[in-house]
Amino acid sequence: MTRVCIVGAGAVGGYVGAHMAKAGVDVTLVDAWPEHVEAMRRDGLRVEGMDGAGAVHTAVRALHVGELQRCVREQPFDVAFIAVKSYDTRWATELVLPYLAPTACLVSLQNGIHEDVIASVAGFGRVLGVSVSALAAELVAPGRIVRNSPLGDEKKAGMRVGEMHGQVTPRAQLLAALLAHGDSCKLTSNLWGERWSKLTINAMRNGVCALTGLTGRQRDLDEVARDLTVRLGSSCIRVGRALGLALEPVGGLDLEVLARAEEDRAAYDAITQQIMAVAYSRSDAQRPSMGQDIQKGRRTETEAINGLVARRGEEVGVDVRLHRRVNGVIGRIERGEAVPSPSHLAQILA
Ligand SMILES: NC(=O)C1=CN([C@@H]2O[C@H](COP(=O)(O)OP(=O)(O)OC[C@H]3O[C@@H](n4cnc5c(N)ncnc54)[C@H](OP(=O)(O)O)[C@@H]3O)[C@@H](O)[C@H]2O)C=CC1
Ligand SMILES: CC(C)(CO)C(=O)C(=O)O
Repeated sequence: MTRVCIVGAGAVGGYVGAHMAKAGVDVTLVDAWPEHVEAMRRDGLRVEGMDGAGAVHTAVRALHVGELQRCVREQPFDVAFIAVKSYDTRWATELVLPYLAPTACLVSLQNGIHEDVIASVAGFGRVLGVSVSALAAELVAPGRIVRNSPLGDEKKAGMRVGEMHGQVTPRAQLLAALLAHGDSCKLTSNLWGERWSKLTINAMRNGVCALTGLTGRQRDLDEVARDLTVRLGSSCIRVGRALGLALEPVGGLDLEVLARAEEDRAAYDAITQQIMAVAYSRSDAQRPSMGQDIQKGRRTETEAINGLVARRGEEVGVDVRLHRRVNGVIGRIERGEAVPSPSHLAQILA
């Protein structure tokens, strides 16, 4: 049987791991938060779903990061999913590497783009990536995850897994089958297009909620916050295209229209309508992961999201000043020099 290790049992790693465990997969969850590990061992891992979607409560095997060394006495893992925050990618990869079989692969379930870091530690040939496209979740308490988004479906796959070289391989098919225990999962031959499309969604939404303190629903219903999301999304797509990427449909938005929205009033109105069409059906409990981080006083992934778009945009000559400003304000909030507030919006948009 395939042995799976998930490093990072937060909202995403825990969600995927709970569904695999429930389905009988041999999965080990590794996390750094002691109370969470204790709760998972004692009470199992509970996922509550939006209208029941994706709910599960199951016993899981949970190890603290300091306990992974025990696995030296076991069969090595065949698959390691990396589901820690962006800034923890390198050490998480180094942590799990000694416990992997020679043929094992490593798979990022993260936002941003981290395959290069994982490959620099583990080797290019071992790395695949997953765009977690339809899951919005939060680790609300030790051992308890809430899913705040509907499941994906055949048309809008909840997860998209692919090789870095784009070919369809047996191991990519195996990963798709494992992930399908938690949500619909498709195999993609365009991992980099998927990655940039998901980055667009995150670059539009995560930073705006983090710096304003708004939930996802409040952000979309607020005219100024929504205006900033549209402008961030539009420039992010232009960067992706300038990098030569073919973007994939994600987040229920027409990316063609979004790309034109900063310069074309009709496109701006059309994308606003698309955002508003789903705004009222959003759970008001949903905050993008960076909004959750700010609420919890934790570090955000801003450098891996708006920071990444700004760095790549500067290389290809696209105007990314809004991404730079969002990244700058979040940096000030993280350092305690500012507090989250919608009042930052006017200064960013000026
Ligand atoms: N949440 C979502 O809806 C989605 C997230 N992603 C991406 O998945 C990756 C993992 O993020 P995500 O699963 O959201 O991360 P979480 O914040 O849920 O968990 C990450 C880690 O943070 C620590 N942690 C979280 N909450 C607390 C707390 N209250 N007290 C102490 N420690 C805590 C834990 O370990 P530690 O102490 O080691 O940090 C945990 O393993 C990121 O790249 C993210 O962008 C992708 C799609 C959707
Ligand atoms: C749910 C979603 C898409 C919100 O932007 C996300 O990826 C996150 O919270 O990090």
